[in-house]
Amino acid sequence: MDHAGHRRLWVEVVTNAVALGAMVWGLKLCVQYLDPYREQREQAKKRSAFLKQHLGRSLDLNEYEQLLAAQVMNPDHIEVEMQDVSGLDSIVSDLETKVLFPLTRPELYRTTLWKQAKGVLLYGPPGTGKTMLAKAVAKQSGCFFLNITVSSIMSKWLGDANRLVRAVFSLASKLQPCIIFIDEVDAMLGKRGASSEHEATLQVKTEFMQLWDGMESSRGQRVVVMGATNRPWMVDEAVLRRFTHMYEVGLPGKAQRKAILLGYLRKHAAEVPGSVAEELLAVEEGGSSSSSPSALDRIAEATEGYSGSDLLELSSQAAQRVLAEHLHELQQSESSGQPAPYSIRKLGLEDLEEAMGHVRPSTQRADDYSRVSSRSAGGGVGIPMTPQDLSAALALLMQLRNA
Ligand SMILES: Nc1ncnc2c1ncn2[C@@H]1O[C@H](COP(=O)(O)OP(=O)(O)OP(=O)(O)O)[C@@H](O)[C@H]1O
Repeated sequence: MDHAGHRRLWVEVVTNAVALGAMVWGLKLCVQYLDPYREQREQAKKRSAFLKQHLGRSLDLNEYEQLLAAQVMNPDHIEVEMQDVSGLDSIVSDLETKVLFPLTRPELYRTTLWKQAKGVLLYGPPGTGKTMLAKAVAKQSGCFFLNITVSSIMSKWLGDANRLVRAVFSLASKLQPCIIFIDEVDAMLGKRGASSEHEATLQVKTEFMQLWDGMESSRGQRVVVMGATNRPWMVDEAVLRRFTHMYEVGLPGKAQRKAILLGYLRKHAAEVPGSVAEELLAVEEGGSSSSSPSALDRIAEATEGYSGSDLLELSSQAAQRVLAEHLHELQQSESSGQPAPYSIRKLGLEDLEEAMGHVRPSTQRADDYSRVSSRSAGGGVGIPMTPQDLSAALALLMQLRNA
């Protein structure tokens, strides 16, 4: 072969190698692109390695269980405790006997009459502490917390939803003691028979109920299904029947609001000693009630309609106000060369009162929103809004908020 022939041969070899490399790389990209769960799978792998380490034994998880493992909370990592839940004492004590003790002392609950609750529904308006309560039960009983939402189950890939539902129960059984927590039960297990109901939704519901029944009939299973919803009337009747214990977690009354505020102020005072005025913390210690309302009574009285979540926001804004003032003073003293203020002032009644001007109850905000959106969208529920309608609605909403 002459010199030119050699060259041609080399060029051909190199070109083919490059083309082959590009093809392999392209194929790899395609495979990655076609796998809809790649990211979840990677996360789940890490989580299952963590679970293995935490439990001190190897958990043999199938691929669907691995996908769900990403939604499992280890009780050691749950930060909320039963004592953090304020103003819901009667529900807390009932949950202790019906759910918590059966999970921690299962040997006592294996008879016909002494049996554990297998289904608990918490229902009520948003932000009232339903999720918090379920997490606190998991924490206190040392249970894993498997958090299920409709989006984690309803896969767009046909057939996967049922496999994921089966994985919910098999994973919980492997992890037990375990709480299966379904957020927004109405979205996943809503009323049957609606004409818009998708076949897959119906199958998921049927499968879920069958597995739940199977779990109930096998004694000694330390698994409980807990659900939360803001729309209990939208939950399927057959599902509702399986929730043997239901608790309404409504908007807090005055005494509960006071307990929630006090809980957060005490927590802040414990985290930053001396940060809260005594008049806010010194309320009827030991149960003695004074004739005149305390400072906190006044705030509790004025916060009708506020949820626990709103009250947390109110306390937080009041505390931030003190911090912002302190930072401002520090900045000023730095620029003027004066010595910086030594201590931060205490959070007082006026901070809470001031914060009330900014934090309105979320129920009221929701009312404002529906009023505003119906005004700009022409009134009817379900009428699609244009981007112009939406920005007009938001402008109106801001006006109302600032009013
Ligand atoms: N009773 C309460 N005691 C103390 N904090 C509360 C209470 N209720 C609500 N909170 C605070 O509000 C936050 C939000 O509450 P949570 O998410 O539990 O409400 P939810 O009822 O599950 O709401 P949603 O229906 O919107 O999911 C909690 O993390 C907690 O900080």
